[in-house]
Amino acid sequence: MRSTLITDIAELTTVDPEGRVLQDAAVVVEDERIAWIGAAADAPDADDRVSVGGRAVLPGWVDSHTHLVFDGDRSAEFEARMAGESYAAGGIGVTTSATRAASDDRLAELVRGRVADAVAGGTTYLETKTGYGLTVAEEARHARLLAGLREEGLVDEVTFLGAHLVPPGRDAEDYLDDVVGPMLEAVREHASWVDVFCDTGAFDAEQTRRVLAAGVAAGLGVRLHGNQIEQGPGVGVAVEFGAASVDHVNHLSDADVEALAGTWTGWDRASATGTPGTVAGCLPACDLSTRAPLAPARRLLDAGIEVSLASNCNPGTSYTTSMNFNVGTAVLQMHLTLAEAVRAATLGGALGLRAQDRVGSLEVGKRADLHVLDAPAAIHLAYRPGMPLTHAVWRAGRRAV
Ligand SMILES: N=CN[C@@H](CCC(=O)O)C(=O)O
Ligand SMILES: [Zn+2]
Repeated sequence: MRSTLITDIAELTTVDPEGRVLQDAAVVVEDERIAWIGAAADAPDADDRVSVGGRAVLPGWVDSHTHLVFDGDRSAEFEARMAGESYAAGGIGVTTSATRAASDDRLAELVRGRVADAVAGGTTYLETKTGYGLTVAEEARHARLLAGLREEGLVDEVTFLGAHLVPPGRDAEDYLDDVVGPMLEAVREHASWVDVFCDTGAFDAEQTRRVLAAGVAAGLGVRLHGNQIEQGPGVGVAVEFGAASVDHVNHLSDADVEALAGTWTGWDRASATGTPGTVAGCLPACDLSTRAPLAPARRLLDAGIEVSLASNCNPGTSYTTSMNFNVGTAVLQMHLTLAEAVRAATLGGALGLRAQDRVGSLEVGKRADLHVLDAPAAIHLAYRPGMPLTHAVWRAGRRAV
């Protein structure tokens, strides 16, 4: 077992149950895990020693919502939106055509490039989805590709989103017969989550229930896209199914907030122990890119709901993997404190992926996923928005940046 002492940390944000932020700290990494955390002056000996030169260190970002398997360009759609058009689910069909036409090698290269960008920005644990294939053969091809990248340790969690859109020209019920039948059968060995875009222009509550029930029967965990375009049934169905996460949550009724809060009654937020409920996944870059009202992250936290921040990288509504941007925006525009935003982008995402025992905070025994900022304090993420603040990254104990 080889150990590395990472020292000269000016500020160490642990996101541990006490929310400790240590000054003049050090961390010892042994193989892929954290073996020790404390004051630099008390640090034990280790095989190797790395000084981060008085910089701030955080847990690596947990990006719990991305769509990285895509080809094609939708910048004209974005430009039209900036000129006043509204976002509509139908744009997914444009990406689907381009993605179907891409070879396996090209798609793999595109996803690898996007993952590399994410890691270069401090992301160390990443979920990504199918959903731009929308035929049995294509969804299976995308799920296989992602499972291969997961084997290589490039992505961490794979989600099946066959119910992203009814492909143009197909009848909805007929398409869903495919989704819950041969498509699910083809992807289930590659994915660990089932997801549905439950919203205006995509799938309604009954259709969503049908897909989720089939996914659960196939052994998959539940997550959902909901309440992005309008108030609707997404959050209610997510709660009904005990979803790990419902993402977007821009348009919420009081009953939606109450229902989400009701899922967290068995959870002790202060000690981060108990039975987690349904995380409210907030996607600030997506909200800005669609000119949607920002998800009410402040209100959700105040109601006792665990919130995540994720990039939602996709070509339609959020073409960025920058978690630094999302965290800065959450502080600047969603009125989260720095500590709340960092927790949402680390432990919040981990809870939304039910990976909180392994990642999402810097604690002894957890995966050694560390993000070193080129700054003495983490508040620089909001104080210097848009600046290249990621200095170094360790992913599972290995230097990645
Ligand atoms: N909302 C549904 N799916 C994606 C966008 C898909 C697209 O427009 O290509 C999202 O999370 O925003
Ligand atoms: Zn999405």
